[in-house]
Amino acid sequence: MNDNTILIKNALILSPNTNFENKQSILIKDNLIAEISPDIDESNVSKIIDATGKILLPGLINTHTHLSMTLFRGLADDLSLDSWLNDYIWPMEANLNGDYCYIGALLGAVELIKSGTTTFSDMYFYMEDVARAVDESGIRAVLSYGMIDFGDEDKRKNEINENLELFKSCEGMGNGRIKVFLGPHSPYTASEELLIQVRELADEYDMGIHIHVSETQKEIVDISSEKGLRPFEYLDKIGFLGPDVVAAHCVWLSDNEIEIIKKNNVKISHNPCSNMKLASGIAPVSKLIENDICVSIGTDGASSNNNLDLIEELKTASLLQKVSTLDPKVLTSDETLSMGTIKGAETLGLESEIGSIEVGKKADIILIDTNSANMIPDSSSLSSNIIYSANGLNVDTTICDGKILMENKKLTVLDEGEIYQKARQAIKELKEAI
Ligand SMILES: CSC[C@H]1O[C@@H](n2cnc3c(O)ncnc32)[C@H](O)[C@@H]1O
Ligand SMILES: [Zn+2]
Repeated sequence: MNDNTILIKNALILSPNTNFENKQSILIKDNLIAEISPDIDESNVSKIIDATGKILLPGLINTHTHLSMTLFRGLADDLSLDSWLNDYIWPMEANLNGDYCYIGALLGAVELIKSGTTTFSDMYFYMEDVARAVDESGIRAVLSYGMIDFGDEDKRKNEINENLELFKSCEGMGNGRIKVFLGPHSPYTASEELLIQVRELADEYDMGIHIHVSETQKEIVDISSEKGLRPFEYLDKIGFLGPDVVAAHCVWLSDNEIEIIKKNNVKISHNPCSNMKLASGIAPVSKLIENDICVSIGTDGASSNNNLDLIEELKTASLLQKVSTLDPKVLTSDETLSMGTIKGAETLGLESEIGSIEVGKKADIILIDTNSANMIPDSSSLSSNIIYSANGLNVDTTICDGKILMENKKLTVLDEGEIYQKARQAIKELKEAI
């Protein structure tokens, strides 16, 4: 008997760029996919999962969120980004502490695991506490401390220091499941000096950069009047852009900015539900993809979405492009699936490790149950079934880094009852503090 081996048998595999014929077995050894074949000897494995009636996919990848914001779900709805942030969210965030962010992150981790996301990229405060929640939950994460200086030099030093401390204490934690990026919040909250320093640090420490860019028309007007340039023109001029930059939102882009994004190989995290809910606009995703730009998917935080269901987000992305271009052929189910898997991995610089079902890749795997009314009849296209018919509630099993985090819809590592109770208490206290 081999310890730490899992055999998943009778699986219909849906993975970007590979067509698997018929049912396959997958052997997981420790944290890696060791073998994929129609028939694998099951006599020496420590655990067998029969995936009959289930679709097997790579774990989904959410490239832009603020996990602890689950605590603010439903507390500030039906607002523009400007009012949402200035009048509600930032005043509430002033009362946060590490314990609140930890429990908010655990609540978010429960939601991610239950809906099939195994990797997320986060930008927030008290990130050591978020890292603790990630470590305990078994999920994979790219964490960045959200830096805002509004031009204040002392604040800038403090923010940079916080992000570097996070890097030193958390990079590689949890058997390498945690990576740390730099997180300047946006071109309208981070000064030019901060952005230039971030670029220097990214080069020095080989760290990625996570930033919000071109989310609203107000941002375009404000940056244009302050800098005389549109956001991506300004970021290009100061030398900030590069293939290690993940820009969330990117709703309002001129043709010249699309050229700049392409030239610098910037990665885009598209957040359709948040953009629709805050009435920010519709990102030109199909045009970006036509230009061979890497576009992945993010939910943004649970306060502007209001959930973290990536399958729902992918469907929304596809339908929104169809209706905005009046072309039903854009963002097919296959293309959309790749945004939630291999493009997500590419966005985070993890494409050699995750994002597809391949021997040698990390065993980040989910199973979706087809024995559910919304999944019948079995479609001839598995990607159609997943993108257009399924939702997070159809996820049956979630494995990350070779460890089972949910099986038969039951969490195996986290205690969801305890987390719900602690999260409700934290929300009560935060509401009382307003
Ligand atoms: C400095 S930590 C991150 C910071 O970002 C805020 N935030 C959440 N969603 C958005 C969004 O869509 N655009 C801009 N800022 C956002 C979050 O509340 C934190 O303050
Ligand atoms: Zn955001």
